[in-house]
Amino acid sequence: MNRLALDRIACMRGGRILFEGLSLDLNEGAGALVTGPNGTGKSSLLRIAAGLLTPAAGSVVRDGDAALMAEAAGLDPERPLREALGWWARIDGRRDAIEAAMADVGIADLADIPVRLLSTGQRRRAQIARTIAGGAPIWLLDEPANGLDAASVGLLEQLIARHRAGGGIVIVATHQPLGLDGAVEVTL
Ligand SMILES: Nc1ncnc2c1ncn2[C@@H]1O[C@H](COP(=O)(O)OP(=O)(O)OP(=O)(O)O)[C@@H](O)[C@H]1O
Repeated sequence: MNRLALDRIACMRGGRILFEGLSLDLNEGAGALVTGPNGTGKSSLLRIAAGLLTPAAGSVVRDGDAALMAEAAGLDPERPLREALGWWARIDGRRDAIEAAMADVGIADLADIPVRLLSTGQRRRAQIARTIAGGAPIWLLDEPANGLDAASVGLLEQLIARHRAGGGIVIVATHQPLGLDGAVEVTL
């Protein structure tokens, strides 16, 4: 059973406590929406949830693989989109998932275009496709709506809802309003 639980987490950055006493218990289908001004620790919280940053206090229980989608796209700019996504899918053992993931975010027709030629929003959609194709049950999305047009934001909301309906868990850090039904709201 997938689960992500943070228990009384404190986050220290550069010798300063950004937040403390933060608890979240997300079971299958759950979502959390993290908001707050610049620099309050939203990205740091996602990194703690991913296991990439050690909290100054508290504990993290993660049952299920986590995918962190952050600013750095991690897609080879010189490769055509399909191959750039394929590189990750091979590592994840999920080569078969690429075509459907590209179709999910409406970029199937860009499969042969080098990543460096994609627009900001297309690149963001490619990142979402990478997250979908990876198959991890726990999604940690850092500003996923940045650069997306209104229609793509709606699509993102639907894809997150589908992921949760299938038993997935999501934490989204965002400055933009995003519709996540029944999500726990965390303000930093
Ligand atoms: N590696 C680091 N070493 C020291 N301080 C850091 C490090 N990474 C981030 N910080 C500091 O931690 C604070 C929180 O950063 P973080 O990126 O988590 O904030 P955020 O809430 O996601 O901000 P934004 O809304 O601008 O994306 C910032 O003051 C930042 O300068």
